[in-house]
Amino acid sequence: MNMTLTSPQRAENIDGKAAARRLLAEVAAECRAFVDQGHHPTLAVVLVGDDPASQVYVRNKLRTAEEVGIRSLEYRFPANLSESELLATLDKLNLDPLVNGILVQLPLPRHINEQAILRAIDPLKDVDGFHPENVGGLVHGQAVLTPCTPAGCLRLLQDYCGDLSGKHAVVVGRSNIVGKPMAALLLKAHCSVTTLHSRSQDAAALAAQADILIAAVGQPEMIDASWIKPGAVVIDVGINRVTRANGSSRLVGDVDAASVSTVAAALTPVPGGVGPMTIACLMQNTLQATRLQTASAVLSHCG
Ligand SMILES: Nc1nc2c(c(=O)[nH]1)N[C@@H](CN(C=O)c1ccc(C(=O)N[C@@H](CCC(=O)O)C(=O)O)cc1)CN2
Repeated sequence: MNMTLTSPQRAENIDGKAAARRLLAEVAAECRAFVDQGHHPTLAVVLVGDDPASQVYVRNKLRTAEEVGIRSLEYRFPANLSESELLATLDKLNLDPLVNGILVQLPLPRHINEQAILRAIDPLKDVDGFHPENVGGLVHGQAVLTPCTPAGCLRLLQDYCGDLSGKHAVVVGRSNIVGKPMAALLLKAHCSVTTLHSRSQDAAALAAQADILIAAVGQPEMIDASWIKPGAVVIDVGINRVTRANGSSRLVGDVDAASVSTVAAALTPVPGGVGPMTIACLMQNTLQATRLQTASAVLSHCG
């Protein structure tokens, strides 16, 4: 019997780092134009507490802002900061005409009401797109500031697939910062969208009907080949730090990459996929906020 062993199909790697570099080059060029006109785009980053992962992400944001020419202001507070003190800081940043974008790194300490904080940021400076006004605008298909991770995922999909019209997309996960806005963005891109609760009984069977799968469930390596239609495109939003038997730790996504890459057409790596695009889209949002504010300043000056 002639057994020709062929290696299983390997999914193409969707390079988030390269895509982020392309977007950041566009942002840096537009930022230089703003500076030449006398407007230096400025991003205020607020970190409360000492969560190690949050410190990494804030460091990445500040470093990238400097790289593209965005001025960054860093506000670090101890974990015992009161909600009222944080609100007072946001009031000052909202009123500061030199500050174009404001973000509060999540999660916040448990004693602080996250929704109250997110609602306190001026929607025009809300570069995370988490304010209810921006969420509502997104659902209504308006051009508003959009959460960075879903925006980055959409850009990766459009780079790889082109027009998404008519594609069936499944989003596994329903968080306010990824799952829900991701579904809204895919609807706006004319996809048919199914949002799944990861623990529903038929989740894997439903997911395996999709052309596109977005894994944003927060469970390390949960999504395996049984969730994937052969030839589907998979975007792994997960960022989970797991510890090996020898005590060392590594980052994995929500997708079992070894399993899924034997059936998927393409897959984003973790790290090096969605994460860098999150940062790049934050920079793009900061320029969009600057654009909106300088335009409204000109209009109000003209009366
Ligand atoms: N205010 C916000 N808080 C949080 C957000 C957000 O969009 N706004 N999203 C996540 C964390 N996040 C951004 O803050 C984020 C996560 C991961 C990365 C990233 O660059 N990941 C790298 C690996 C980084 C590492 O070495 O750990 C990668 O995937 O290649 C950027 C931003 C929750 N909080």
